[in-house]
Amino acid sequence: MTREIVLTRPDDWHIHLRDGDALRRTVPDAARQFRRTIVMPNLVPPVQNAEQALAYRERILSQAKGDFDPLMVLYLTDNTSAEDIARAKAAGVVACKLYPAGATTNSDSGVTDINNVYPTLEAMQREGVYLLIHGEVTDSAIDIFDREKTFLDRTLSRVVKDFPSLRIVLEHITTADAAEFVKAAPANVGATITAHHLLYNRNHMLAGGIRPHYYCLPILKRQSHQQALLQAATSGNPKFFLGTDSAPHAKSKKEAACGCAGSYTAYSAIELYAEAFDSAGELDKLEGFASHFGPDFYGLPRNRDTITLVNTPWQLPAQLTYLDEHIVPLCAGETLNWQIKA
Ligand SMILES: NC(=O)N[C@@H](CC(=O)O)C(=O)O
Ligand SMILES: [Zn+2]
Ligand SMILES: [Zn+2]
Repeated sequence: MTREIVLTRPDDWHIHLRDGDALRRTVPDAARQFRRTIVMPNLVPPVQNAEQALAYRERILSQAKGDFDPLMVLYLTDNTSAEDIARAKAAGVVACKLYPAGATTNSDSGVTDINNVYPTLEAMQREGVYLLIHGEVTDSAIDIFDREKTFLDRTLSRVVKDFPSLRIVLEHITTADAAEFVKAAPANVGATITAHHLLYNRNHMLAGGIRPHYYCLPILKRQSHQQALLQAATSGNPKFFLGTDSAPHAKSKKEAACGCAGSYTAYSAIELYAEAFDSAGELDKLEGFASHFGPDFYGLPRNRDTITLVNTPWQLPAQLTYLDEHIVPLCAGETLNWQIKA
């Protein structure tokens, strides 16, 4: 029997669209399902001020049709000033992204010590600019599987206490610890969860061969963490909402001796989430997570139009064109049970 579900059109509260010719791939893929996207600023060089954010937004819109609405984010550095924040706010920038320097792809210009940005966080709190966080420590003495948990203990708990009215999103959470932290935190703290962290754990990446397309940061954790994330996403708790962290890297840079971190999910993101929610028997919780809780947290209206998902199996292509070569979407060549009805 064919099943269908109708959802308020979803939004993606964390995505990497990159720049230049890459936008021809990433923007239509995202716009196929999402209306708004929170666009990550980790370009080279990063998006650091209002002018750069507005110019980047125009380049994105030049590849978009319809009412696709990219929401812009500044990349925090040790030197981001209170004036940068005020000008960004006036230009419609919604958030700043904290990358601990060295934590992930294109984070070299990130923050070297959280104390360096305390005056900036003060300005953000005052202006109502959101703080989005890649929550991992970069301390080489800390095991890569523990870096998120250590960030909660060493940094985030302090920031939450010191800035009680700053709106904070802990991005792409990967552990039961992060889910618990966010649940217990005050209402100004939320989190995004990716489809791949709901569908996979580190066994998928490392058992029976190393699979580079599952390699992203924060890295996939053990199965009990995957289950805790699935529980949080399907709980109906409005602090947890959709953020794909779709991050394109050319096939040759992923399938390499030192492969890049990032998984490309934009091509079939909502279908991957449907797969995850269905596996937990919680498909009726998908709409809140994908379409309601994000705009509610950001104080924006929910979308008015809808998309329909139908359980007609389809096969993902082995690869997609990207720049001058290819990109391998997550689940390449595999069959998904849900698809957007044309
Ligand atoms: N998630 C990733 O593994 N990679 C992201 C950066 C990020 O979100 O940390 C990227 O820009 O490629
Ligand atoms: Zn990140
Ligand atoms: Zn990301």
